[in-house]
Amino acid sequence: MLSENEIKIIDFLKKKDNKSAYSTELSSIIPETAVFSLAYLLKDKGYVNVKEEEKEDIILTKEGEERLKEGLPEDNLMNFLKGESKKIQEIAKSFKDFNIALSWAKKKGLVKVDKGEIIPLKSSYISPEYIVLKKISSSQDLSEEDKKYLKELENRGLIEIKKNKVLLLTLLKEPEIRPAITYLTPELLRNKEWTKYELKEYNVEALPPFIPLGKKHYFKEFLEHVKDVMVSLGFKEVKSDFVEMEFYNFDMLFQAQDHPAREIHDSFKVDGKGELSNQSLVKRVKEVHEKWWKYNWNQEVAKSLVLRSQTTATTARVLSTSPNKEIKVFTIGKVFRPDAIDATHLIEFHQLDGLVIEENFNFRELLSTLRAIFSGIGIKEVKFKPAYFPFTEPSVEVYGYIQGLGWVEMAGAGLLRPEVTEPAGVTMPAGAWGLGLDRLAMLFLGIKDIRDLYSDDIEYLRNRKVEY
Ligand SMILES: N[C@@H](Cc1ccccc1)C(=O)O
Repeated sequence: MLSENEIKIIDFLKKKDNKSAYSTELSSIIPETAVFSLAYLLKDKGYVNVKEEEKEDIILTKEGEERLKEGLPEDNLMNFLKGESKKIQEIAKSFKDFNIALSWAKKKGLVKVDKGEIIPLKSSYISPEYIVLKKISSSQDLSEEDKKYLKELENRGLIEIKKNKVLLLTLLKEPEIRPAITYLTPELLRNKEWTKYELKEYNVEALPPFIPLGKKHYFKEFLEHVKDVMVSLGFKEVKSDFVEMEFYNFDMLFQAQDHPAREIHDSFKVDGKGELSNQSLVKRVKEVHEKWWKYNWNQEVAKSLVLRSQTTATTARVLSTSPNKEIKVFTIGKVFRPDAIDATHLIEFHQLDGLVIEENFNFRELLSTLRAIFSGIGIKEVKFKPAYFPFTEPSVEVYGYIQGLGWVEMAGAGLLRPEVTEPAGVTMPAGAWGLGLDRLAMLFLGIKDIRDLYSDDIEYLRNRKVEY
């Protein structure tokens, strides 16, 4: 395996014409202090050849810089004389570095001194040393001729020559590019194929992609939870349709056709008529209505269709089959009532209706059954208040205690009146109840607006926790 810096070096060498570079060049791509050790590492791994070389580094001293700017003293002297002889006394004082200039000029044979006079042997002059100095300062290559002057420039204190060890790296081979994999399989290990791959590191901090999983609507989840409670208490689920004949929604439940009792809640009318096939049942219902409510019962009204306003209609459907045996049934479903829609009212909502027909069933047992149901749903404290429903006697309203809210009305219940059971041919005592589920769900799930229970906002539903 090659480190990131090793790969950088190889890539650098790859781009070079002769596939080689000096260690000094590498300090632009990797830390200077690491260059040597990395070069030898790559050598050991067989990727590069390393040749040690001595490299001279020439730099101008401070004096060298000054002379470069001002010119060498002997050159300046020659330019000053411009080929004409001058008395030493005349210029000794005013000419800068006169002694140095004169001694170099003499040494180089540029002037002669005779009787206190300097006689120039050339009319103008630029030292080759000066040219070399200039080349060094602009890092131009020096010719062999130029190099002859280096010793002298060094002695004159104009340059410094440093000897450095440098490495010449030459690429010998390129690392093979292995395909990368992120996980090992038993097969790769067994047949040693894994050596052919580069194992990629895991980024354990990377977030996984968001994959929205399908899930049930949380209200549906709640309804199924309630259903589970009922089943666990030994109840069988029954169902009937949303479009119902008034006969089952009202008449069988002893709600008179011309009586305000019929309108304990409004209902949505549906066009058309249903069929009443069990005429003996119809006859007995008619009799009981006419006997006690004292009016002419009309079969046509009973055949009218409505969207069921209560799931007690399903209970009526069960009763209509004359189940003269012990049964425990329940239904959970939608009911419909005209209303002004707001945060706490909808025109469709859910009810749970239950029916128990049992030898020796009584009011006390009804209450304990209700306690068991509420307890199963999660409401441990319940209390009962006397109430009125056209189809039960005695009747109660059930209140449940919710932390932070207090007592909340949740259900209606009672023992079915003989006016309901007898026409159906049921002789055993029967208990029934109806429970609103929307409000309960709101309380449990902390929902302020009933409309949220029916939300189809994907974002909202995705983020909603479902506790059931
Ligand atoms: N159906 C009644 C509730 C109820 C059902 C069964 C018995 C008694 C009451 C309602 O909707 O309010």
